[in-house]
Amino acid sequence: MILAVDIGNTNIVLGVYRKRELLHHFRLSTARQSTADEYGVLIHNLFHMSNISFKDVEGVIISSVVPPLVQVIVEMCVRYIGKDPLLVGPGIKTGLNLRYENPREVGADRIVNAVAAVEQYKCPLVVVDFGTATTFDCIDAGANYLGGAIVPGLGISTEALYQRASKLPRIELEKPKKVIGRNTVHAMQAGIIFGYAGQVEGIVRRIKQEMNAPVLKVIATGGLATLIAGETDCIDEVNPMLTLEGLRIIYDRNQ
Ligand SMILES: Nc1ncnc2c1ncn2[C@@H]1O[C@H](COP(=O)(O)OP(=O)(O)O)[C@@H](O)[C@H]1O
Ligand SMILES: CC(C)(COP(=O)(O)O)[C@@H](O)C(=O)NCCC(=O)O
Ligand SMILES: [K+]
Repeated sequence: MILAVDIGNTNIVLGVYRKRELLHHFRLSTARQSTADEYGVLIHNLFHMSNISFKDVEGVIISSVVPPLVQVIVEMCVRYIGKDPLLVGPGIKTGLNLRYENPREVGADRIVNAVAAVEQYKCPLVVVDFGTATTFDCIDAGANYLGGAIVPGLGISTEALYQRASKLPRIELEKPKKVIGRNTVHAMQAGIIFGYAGQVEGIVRRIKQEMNAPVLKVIATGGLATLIAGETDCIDEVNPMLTLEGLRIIYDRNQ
């Protein structure tokens, strides 16, 4: 078995693979003050509840966009699983040609998503990851990673209204029935959800123009992908496991 770990700004997602098959996946909060021992206990318990054991883990691969947690998770792997993990970063074979000005600057999760998308779908394509931030990653017909766009995530946008406007409450990210809200909560939900769908459409339209690719497959992933995909025609498919798949593929490429 191999263990794939994606450290995002909100969640750490773990996937346990046997060959190409995802056997189990778990989602933990990203707690920047947690220790290797604390994550060790949590992950050990999750394994135990799923009737799997650290002894069966042949290798671990990690992608992270939260630098302070990398060492913590690496330490957890070495101490409890007894494996030195592979880190997605410089020196790792991804099979992607990165056209970013400075390839070291691209978030590891974005690279991993692109690797999985190129493997599973036909290029050219765009991956939209609705995480803490929402990222757009563009891959051309020759499978080159071109870059993309980064916008505030749905959670961040919602939180900003609550934090900065005294009379606006914290709301649930739920789709309201109508765009014309007749109370504060519905008005906020309408603005956030329908506005976000419009934003995604606008960015995808511009990407198509700039890439000169009228036919472009758009794949969505991340915690909030389903919510927005339901409100726009510009997303062709939601693939919640895209990042874990990418990690599994990169692990195999580096054996
Ligand atoms: N399965 C899910 N269903 C609904 N919301 C989710 C789910 N998974 C994550 N979320 C929410 O989506 C947001 C982004 O999470 P995630 O995609 O894990 O972000 P990141 O990769 O930045 O850690 C968070 O607010 C999280 O609580
Ligand atoms: C854009 C991100 C914050 C998204 O992270 P996430 O929402 O998945 O936690 C992350 O990919 C990142 O820190 N990227 C580095 C900057 C870049 O990709 O150009
Ligand atoms: K992510």
